[in-house]
Amino acid sequence: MAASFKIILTCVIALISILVYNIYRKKEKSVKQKRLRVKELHTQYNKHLEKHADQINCIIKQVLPFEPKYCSHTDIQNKYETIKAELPIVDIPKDYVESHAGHQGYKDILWFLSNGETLRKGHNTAFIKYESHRCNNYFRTLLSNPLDKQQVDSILHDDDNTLVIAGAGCGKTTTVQGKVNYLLNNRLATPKEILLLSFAKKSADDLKEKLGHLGVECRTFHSLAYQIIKGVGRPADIIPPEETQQLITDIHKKLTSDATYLASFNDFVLNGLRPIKQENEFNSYKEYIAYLKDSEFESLKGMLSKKRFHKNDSNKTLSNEYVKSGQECYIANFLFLHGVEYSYETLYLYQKEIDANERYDKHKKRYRPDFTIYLNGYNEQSIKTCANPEDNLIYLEHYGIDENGDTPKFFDKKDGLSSSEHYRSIMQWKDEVHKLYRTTLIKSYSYEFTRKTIEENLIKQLLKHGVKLSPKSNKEIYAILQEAYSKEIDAVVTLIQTFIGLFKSNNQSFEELLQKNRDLFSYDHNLIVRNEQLIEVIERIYNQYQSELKDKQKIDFNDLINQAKEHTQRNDFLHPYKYLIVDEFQDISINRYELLNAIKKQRYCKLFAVGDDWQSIYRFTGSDLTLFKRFEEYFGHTIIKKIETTYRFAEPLIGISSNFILKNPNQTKKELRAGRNAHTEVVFEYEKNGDQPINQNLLDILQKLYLEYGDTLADKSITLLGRYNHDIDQLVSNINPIVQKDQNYIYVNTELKEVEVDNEGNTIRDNRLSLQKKIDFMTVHKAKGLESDIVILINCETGKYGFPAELSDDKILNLLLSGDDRYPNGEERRAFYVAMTRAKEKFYFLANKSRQSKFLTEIYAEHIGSQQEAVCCERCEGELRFIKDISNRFGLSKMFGCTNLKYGCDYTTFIKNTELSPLLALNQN
Ligand SMILES: Nc1ncnc2c1ncn2[C@@H]1O[C@H](COP(=O)(O)OP(=O)(O)OP(=O)(O)O)[C@@H](O)[C@H]1O
Repeated sequence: MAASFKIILTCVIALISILVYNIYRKKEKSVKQKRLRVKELHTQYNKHLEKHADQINCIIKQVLPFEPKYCSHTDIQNKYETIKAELPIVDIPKDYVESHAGHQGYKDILWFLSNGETLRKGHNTAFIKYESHRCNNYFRTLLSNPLDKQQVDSILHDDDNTLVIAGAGCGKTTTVQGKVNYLLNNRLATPKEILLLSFAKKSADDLKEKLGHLGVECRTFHSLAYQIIKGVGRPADIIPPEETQQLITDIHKKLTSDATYLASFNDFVLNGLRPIKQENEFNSYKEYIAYLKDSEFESLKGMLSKKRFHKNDSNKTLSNEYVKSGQECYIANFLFLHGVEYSYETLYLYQKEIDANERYDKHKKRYRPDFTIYLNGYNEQSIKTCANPEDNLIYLEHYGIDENGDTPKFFDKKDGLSSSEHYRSIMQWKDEVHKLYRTTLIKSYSYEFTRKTIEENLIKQLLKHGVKLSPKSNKEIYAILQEAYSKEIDAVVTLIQTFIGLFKSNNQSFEELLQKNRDLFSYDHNLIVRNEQLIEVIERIYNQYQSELKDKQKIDFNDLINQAKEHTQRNDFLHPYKYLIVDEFQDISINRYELLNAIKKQRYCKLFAVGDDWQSIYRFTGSDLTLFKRFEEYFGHTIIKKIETTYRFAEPLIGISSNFILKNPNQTKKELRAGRNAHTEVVFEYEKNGDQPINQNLLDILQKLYLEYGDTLADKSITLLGRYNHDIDQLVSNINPIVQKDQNYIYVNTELKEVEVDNEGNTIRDNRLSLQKKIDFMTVHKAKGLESDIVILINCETGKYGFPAELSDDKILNLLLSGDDRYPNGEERRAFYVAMTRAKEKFYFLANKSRQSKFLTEIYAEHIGSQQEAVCCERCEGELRFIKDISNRFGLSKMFGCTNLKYGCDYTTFIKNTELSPLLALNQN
C-alpha cells in the first residue's frame, strides 16, 4: 500500500516538474523570440533611417520650416504630400533607444504630421503680428485714410479662400485696394496674376479707376465670361438684361393670343397674385388688418373708376371701392366680370326707417348690405328715380362664418354674447329686415371659398332671381386687367423674369421644380396649386424665350456665364491667375459660383471675397445668399474675417439699422461701430395732409434742417430715396417748394427762415436762406454703394408697391432659393437696410401714419414707441383720428375713430375733454 502510494507520488512530482519545465521553456523561447523581433525591428528602423537619411535631412531643412509668409491650408497639405512622397512612414519601435543620428529628425517629422494644423495656426498668428508691425507705416500711408486693424488683418490673411464680411460703409473697396497693393508690393503676384471681379459695371469701373493703373484686370463676371468665350474663338451675340426683359414682355404679349395661356394668366393676376387667406388663419385683428393693408384688395370696378378719374375724364366720378376682404374682392370681381351691375356697401333702401328704430346699435344703424345688385338695366344712379326699386334690385350679404356658423377667432365679443352668437344675431336681424321690407336677400359664406363652391352657388342664386349673366371673354378680361391692374400685370411679368433668371442660373428642370413645390409647400394645398398654375405660364414663356434666342443666335447673360464655365471646365481657356479677388460678393449666384469654381479647379489660385450679406438685394439677377452664408461648404477651406468699423454713419443709426436687419435670423451677426466721433440722427416725419402730395412735408424738413445747419445747409448733399421709380410721382411739379421735377431729381427753390422774438415781441433774430437746390432722387437699388449727408426715404408705406413691396416677395421664388433666404420679406428688409445706411448725418422716414409700412411700425415701436404713450385703437391697434366734438349731459367730449375704417375696423371711442392725453390732443389736427 505504502509502496504504491510512493510510486504515485513520484509520478505526480515528475509530471509537475515536466509541466513547470515546459512552461519555463516556452516563456524563455517567447522572450528570446521577442528580443529577436525587437532586434529585427531596430535593425529595420536603423536601415530605414540610413536609407532615407538624405530625405529626412532634406525634409527637416526644407519642408518642415515655415517660410516667412502666410501658410495656407493648401501649403500645409502640400508639405504633407511631399513628406509622404519622399519618405515611407514606419513606426518607431517602442523601446528604441536613440542611437541613430537620424532618429530625432524622423521623430520631428512624425510629430509634424500629426500636429501640422496647430503649428500652421501658430505660425500664421506670429506672422500676421510681425507683418502688421512691419507694414504699419505702409498701411497707414497707402491710401488717403490709414487702414484700420480689421482691414489690415483681412488683407494679411492669405489662405486658399478668405471671406471678408463687411458692414455698410466699412471700406469693402478700400480693403480690396489694400489687398491688391499688398500683393504687388510684396511680389506675391504680378499684375497679370490678379483678377478683380465685381457684379455691376459701376462697381467694376470703380475698381478699374482705383486699381487699373497698376495693370490688374478689373471686370464684371459677364465681361470675364465674354472674354473667355471670345478667347475660344466663338464670340457670341449677347442680349443685355434690358433686352432680355423686353423679350420676355414681348413673348408674354404674343402668348396672350393663345386661349389657354391667357386664361391661366388672367386667373393668376386676378386670384393668384394675392392669394385669399382664410380669416381663421389670423390670431388677432391686428394681424388680419396688416394682411389687408399689405394686400390692398381693390376691385376691378373701383380701380377702373380711379384710373379713369385720374386720367381727368370729366364724365367720371371717383368711386373708391376698397373692399374689406379678399373674399369680397373676389365676389365684386366675379359680378363685374359677369356683366352684373352692382354697387358696394350702398345704404339700404329703407335705411331711414330702420335708423328711426335702431338709435343706439351701430351694427344696425345706417345699414349697408355688402352688395346691391341692379336688375333690368338699372344702376346705382337710375334706381333712385325708379318707382318700385325693390323689384329691380337684390341684395347680397357675404357672411364670414365657417360651416358650423362660427366667426373667425379674433372677432369681438359683444353684449355678453360670444362673437359667433353676436354675428349670428346680426345675420338674423338682416333676414328679418329684408322680410319686413320685402327686399330680396341672397347670401354667400366664407366656407364656400374653402369648399370651392362659391362661384357655383353665386351663379345658381343670381340666375334664380333673374340676374342676367354675361361672362366676359378672356380677351375682354385681359383688356380690363390691362386698364385696372396694369401694375399687377407688370409685377407678374417682372416675377416671371426674375424666376427665369434664377431658373437659368440654377440649372434645374421644371419637373424638379414641380416636385420641390409639392415637398416644400406640403402644408398648403392652395399654394401648391397656385404655384403650379404659374409654373405652367412660366414654362410656356421660357420655352418660347429659349427658342427665340436660338433662332436669333443670341445668348443672354446667364448663358454667357454657363458657357464660359463649360469652356473653363474643358480647359478651352487656361487661366493665368494666382488670385481671384471679388468685391460685393453678397451678389454671387449659383452659375457665377460655378464659373469661379471651374477656374479654381483648373489650376490652383486663391480666392479673396469681400461682401456684406446685409446688403444682398439683387435676387432678381440670380444672387443666392446661401453661397455667402455657407461659403466654406461651397469653396473649401476658408478663413472668415470681419470689418465692422463704418466710416459713413454713427449711432443711433448704427444700432437701429443693425437691430432691424438682424431680425432676420439668417443674417450674419456683426457688431458695427462708428469710425468717427459723430452722431447720425434718425427722424420719423409723418405726413400731415393725408393723401396730399408730400411737397409740404419736404419743405417742413428743409425748414427744420435750416434751423439746425444754418447757411451750411446749402452745401449738404440731400438725397430722396424711393422703393420704385414711380415713387417720385408723389411729388408734384410746379408748386412750392418744387420748381422742377425729373425722373432723377427735384429742384427746390424756396426761402427758409429762422426768426426769434423776445417776450416783448421784438425780433431778435431774422435769418433767411434763399435755397435753390437740386435734390437727387433714386431708387434704393440705384443708391447701393452711394452715400449722402441727408437721406429722406419717401416710400415707407404699406401695400403692394410699398416698402416692403409685397408683390416682389412672392413665395414661388423659394423654389429657386435656398433655405437661407426664405425669411418673410427678407430681400425687402435688406433693401430697407440699404436705404437707411446711405445717410451720413441724418436719415428721415417720411410716411403717412395710417398707411405706414410694417417695417416702420416695427422700428418706431422699438425705438420711439416705448418712450411715448400709445394712442391706438383697442381692437386693431391702428391710429385714432378725431371725428367730432360731442356735447351731452356728461359734458364736453371728443369722438375718435380708427384710421383703419377703410379695412373694416369701425372702432370708435369717446374721451372727455378733461381726460384727453397730449398725444390724442395732437391727433385732432
Ligand atoms: N480705414 C479707414 N479710415 C477712414 N475712412 C475709411 C477707411 N476705410 C474706408 N474709409 C472710407 O469709408 C467710406 C466707405 O468706403 P467704401 O466705399 O470702401 O465702403 P463700402 O463698404 O464699399 O460701402 P458700402 O457697403 O455702402 O458699399 C469711403 O469714403 C472710404 O474712404
